[in-house]
Amino acid sequence: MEPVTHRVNMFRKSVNSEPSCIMPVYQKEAEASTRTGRLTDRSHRQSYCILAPLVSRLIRTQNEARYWQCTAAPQSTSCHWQLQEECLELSYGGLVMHFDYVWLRDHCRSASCYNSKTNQRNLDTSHVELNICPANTRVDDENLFLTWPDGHVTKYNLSWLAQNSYEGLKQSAMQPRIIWNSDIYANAKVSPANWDKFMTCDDELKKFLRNFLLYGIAFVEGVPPTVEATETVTQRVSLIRETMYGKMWNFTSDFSRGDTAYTKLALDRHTDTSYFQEPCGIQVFHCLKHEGTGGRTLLVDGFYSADQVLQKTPDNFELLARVPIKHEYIENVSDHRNHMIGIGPVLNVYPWNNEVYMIRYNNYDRAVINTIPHDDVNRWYVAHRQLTTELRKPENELWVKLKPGKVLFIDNWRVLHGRESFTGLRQLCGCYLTRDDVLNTARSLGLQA
Ligand SMILES: C[N+](C)(C)CCCC[C@H](N)C(=O)O
Ligand SMILES: O=C(O)CCC(=O)C(=O)O
Ligand SMILES: [Fe+2]
Repeated sequence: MEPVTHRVNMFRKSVNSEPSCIMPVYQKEAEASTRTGRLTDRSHRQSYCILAPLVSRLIRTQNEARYWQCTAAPQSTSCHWQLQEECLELSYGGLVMHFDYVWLRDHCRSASCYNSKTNQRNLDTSHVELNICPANTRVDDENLFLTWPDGHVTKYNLSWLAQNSYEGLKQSAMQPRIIWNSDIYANAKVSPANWDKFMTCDDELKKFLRNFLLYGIAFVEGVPPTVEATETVTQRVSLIRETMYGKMWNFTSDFSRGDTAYTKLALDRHTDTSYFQEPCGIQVFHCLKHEGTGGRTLLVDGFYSADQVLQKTPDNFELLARVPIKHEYIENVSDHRNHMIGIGPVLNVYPWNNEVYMIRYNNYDRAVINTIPHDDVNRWYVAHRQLTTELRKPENELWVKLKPGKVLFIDNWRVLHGRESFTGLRQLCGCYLTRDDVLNTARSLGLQA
């Protein structure tokens, strides 16, 4: 039960710790074993119930998102904890979790440490002794009680601890998702939301957002083909993110702006506003008119391709996730003078589980590379080439023809878009949305986002 690394770590803190924390290892081990808690048969069952939310979350995550195949099913239903020199160790369902004592003191939810009306911390963390150890511990069926050296008592619900552990987070997805190629998306037969229902019924909005979160794209159909109705439909979801392109935009191939988007040329797959420090979270497209040929929209799940790179060549994935590059937008036409620079890696990942949360991919807007030391440059191009190869595989492409009435929401941190060249008059309107507010709406409807 006691991992060797922890025995080793026991000495680390001793250097600066208070006398009460320093003890020879034999005494330590004796102490540790007396402080080990095991639930009785009766409470075994209870602890399973207490901790059930964590377990079901892990299982659901595993079933819902192909990305998280590695999630382990719980092997045991017993709950077991141990107070070690450095931390509290809690085992449950095959998961061993560790809670540092400073962390435990910092996360005290007593009335004096935490304002549960505002969900804000009252405790001034800078006053917590960094070598703090509990002076006393007690456990009942559901809770752990720690008494700190100054006499303050903290009560932790064991299930709360289990749900807030690093190890639990590491095993679950921050954002459960289904990564797709064109077959997977087609077979999922995701139905579009309908304008009337979408505007009035929260369940319809929730269904729409669930699909959007899972696939990174979602459609609303039956929307009146006007800029105003497009604005109305987006405001049902979130706030609009105003940029130098305006709030709502409605553009044709008139080259009114210094960018290829304002031509009839084909555009290869890309994410927009890669040249912002925070690229726009969501892009909305509504084609109000097209009298001509071509002009289909291309959609590619960037997370699927990134996952292919991770599976096939982890070193390439690591380079794309670690090395920052620049994107730049320099516009110099009549009234429009803009210079934007965004710096960041192609793949933005959470370091604890390598989950990709944002892809920045725009070969048109990629700036001069001077952020990579010369001996990494070639390897970076190799990695970038592999990602490009994955993104360009025909089986990963979803082609749709946007028509008046059909509004497309694209997760611009995940799904790349492009377009076929076209002829004739084509009018596309839309906007960007602030990501935080989209996720806020989703959470307010009970979705994990
Ligand atoms: C959507 N709207 C036409 C307003 C802007 C287009 C921006 C195009 C730019 N190259 C980018 O990829 O960010
Ligand atoms: O014209 C289109 O379909 C999309 C152009 C584009 O990439 C954009 O506006 O961001
Ligand atoms: Fe674009």
